Amino acid sequence: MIEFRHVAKTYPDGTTAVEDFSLTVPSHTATVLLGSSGCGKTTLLRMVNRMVDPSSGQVLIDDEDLAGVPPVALRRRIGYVMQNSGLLPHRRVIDNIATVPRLNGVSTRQAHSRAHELMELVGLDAALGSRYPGQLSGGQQQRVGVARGLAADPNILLMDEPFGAVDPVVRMELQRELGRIQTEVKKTIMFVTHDIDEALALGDHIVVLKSGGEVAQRGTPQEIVEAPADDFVAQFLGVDSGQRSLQTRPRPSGGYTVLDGGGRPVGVLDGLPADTPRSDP
Ligand SMILES: Nc1ncnc2c1ncn2[C@@H]1O[C@H](COP(=O)(O)OP(=O)(O)OP(=O)(O)O)[C@@H](O)[C@H]1O
Repeated sequence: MIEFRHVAKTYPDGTTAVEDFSLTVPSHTATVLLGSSGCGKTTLLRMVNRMVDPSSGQVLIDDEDLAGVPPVALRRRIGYVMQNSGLLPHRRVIDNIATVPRLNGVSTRQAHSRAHELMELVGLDAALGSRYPGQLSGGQQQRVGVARGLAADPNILLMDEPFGAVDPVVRMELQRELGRIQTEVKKTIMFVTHDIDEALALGDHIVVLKSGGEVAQRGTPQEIVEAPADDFVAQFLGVDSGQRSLQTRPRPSGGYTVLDGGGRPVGVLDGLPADTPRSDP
């Protein structure tokens, strides 16, 4: 369990990134911090591995105040996946994945064998292990980043817009893959994104942030879509603009086609509750 207790952060240049933030992240679940650029998401995430220390307040892991935990030791037991994968360009893929286990004293042979297991888990062909990061596609590099984050078998995985730099199709593929991995490994994940669809797809819990790390709403994806707390959240969801509205049309072969706000088909339904409004042609 990760706990933020009234944390604040003012950077040395006087910028206040977070004013007063409290949150409990339950173990073995994925919590998404969702908000627009500059609202303090990265600052909060980096407090967990002490890349940023709060100016006031506390961050605890399983009731231990991180202020007393040496940062280097902490980082070796917490996985961290960054937006641009953060791979070391001059090291082969296999060695990138094996970096932290090697630093933790695991033998090269064992670290490589673990790296191969992880490559399989994230859907990478074993043959790519001997390439350098620059010889991979963006999506493949992100997969390597995820494998590297998992390599030391950390209980906690921090993910900062890990799929931000890839195209939407690969992004969805990576989201699906991460969802699949999470059902298998059940880490405590903190995931930062400004993409509402990504948050809905991956979060067991979502925390919607306004600037200064102010919490606009927290809840399950269903709670947030069903009852946005205020106009800010509703706007973020695209509820008002119709982006998230769905319509149904009867299908000649029975049942209904579901269309999104732009009229594109997104699925089919066998039947509808009796009182559902329809948009029959
Ligand atoms: N090292 C720093 N020194 C000064 N100000 C900083 C520093 N890092 C971040 N900030 C400022 O703190 C605020 C929050 O930044 P942060 O990176 O946490 O936001 P974010 O929500 O992750 O944004 P993005 O999605 O753009 O990465 C911003 O105003 C940013 O400019």
